[in-house]
Amino acid sequence: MNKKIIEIKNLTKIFSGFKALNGINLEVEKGEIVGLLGPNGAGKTTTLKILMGLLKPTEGSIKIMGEKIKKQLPTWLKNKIGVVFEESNLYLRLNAIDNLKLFAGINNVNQSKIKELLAEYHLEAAAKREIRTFSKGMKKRLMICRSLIAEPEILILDEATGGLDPISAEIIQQKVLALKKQGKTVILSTHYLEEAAHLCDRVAFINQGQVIAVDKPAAFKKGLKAKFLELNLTNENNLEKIIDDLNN
Ligand SMILES: Nc1ncnc2c1ncn2[C@@H]1O[C@H](COP(=O)(O)OP(=O)(O)OP(=O)(O)O)[C@@H](O)[C@H]1O
Repeated sequence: MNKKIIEIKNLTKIFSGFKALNGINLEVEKGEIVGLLGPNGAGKTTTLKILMGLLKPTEGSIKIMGEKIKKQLPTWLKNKIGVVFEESNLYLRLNAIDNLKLFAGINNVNQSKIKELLAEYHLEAAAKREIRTFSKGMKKRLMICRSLIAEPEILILDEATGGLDPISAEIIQQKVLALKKQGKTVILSTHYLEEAAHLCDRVAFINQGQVIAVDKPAAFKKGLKAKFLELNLTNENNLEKIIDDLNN
């Protein structure tokens, strides 16, 4: 049986002449947590947006659960993928329950899980408060609730813990690990090697629109402790440029 749930081949994205992605290759297996790690502007969000069906690639191909994605995600696949964006796209004037109900309605999925999710994510007491009164951490937790309503197989988290205090970040990290235990596949982006090491089975190190190394996080951490980093490069053509970028 093919265990690959996401297959990204030679993904390229050009924005008005600027090559944001330059041939991303990555495979994710069912049940894995894979992290995209890299500096600002590396191409993490662009890659995830293409996976979410929000952006069309210039070149390359994506298969999710065996389905080749042509333009937008097909309807059957939409509910199999839960997404948490970098920015909040919640309705600030609505309360938490109404936000989740609205989302469930738009996506034609059952509302039965809403109460359970709010309790699980410690938002029960705030369920009837308008989102504009929520802290960043509460908004992120609600966004995760929203992404789980349809009981997706795959979670895409774009900087789920970005800008959060360590305790709020830890709550979300624990939830991500719990989702893995339920058999979900998670692909996430982060700036933090520590976070990637804590959560991920494998980390893809992205720089300037390319995956320059994919490995278990321990391999990256070991390299850092030893004051040198051993990278198994997926493409050696740009070796000098990669060394320059890392030096910078
Ligand atoms: N809509 C757009 N139009 C033009 N350029 C864009 C657009 N979206 C992204 N870019 C550019 O593509 C590059 C990759 O951006 P992307 O948001 O994917 O990076 P990132 O790795 O997620 O960065 P960060 O960690 O800061 O979120 C950046 O140089 C960015 O300015």
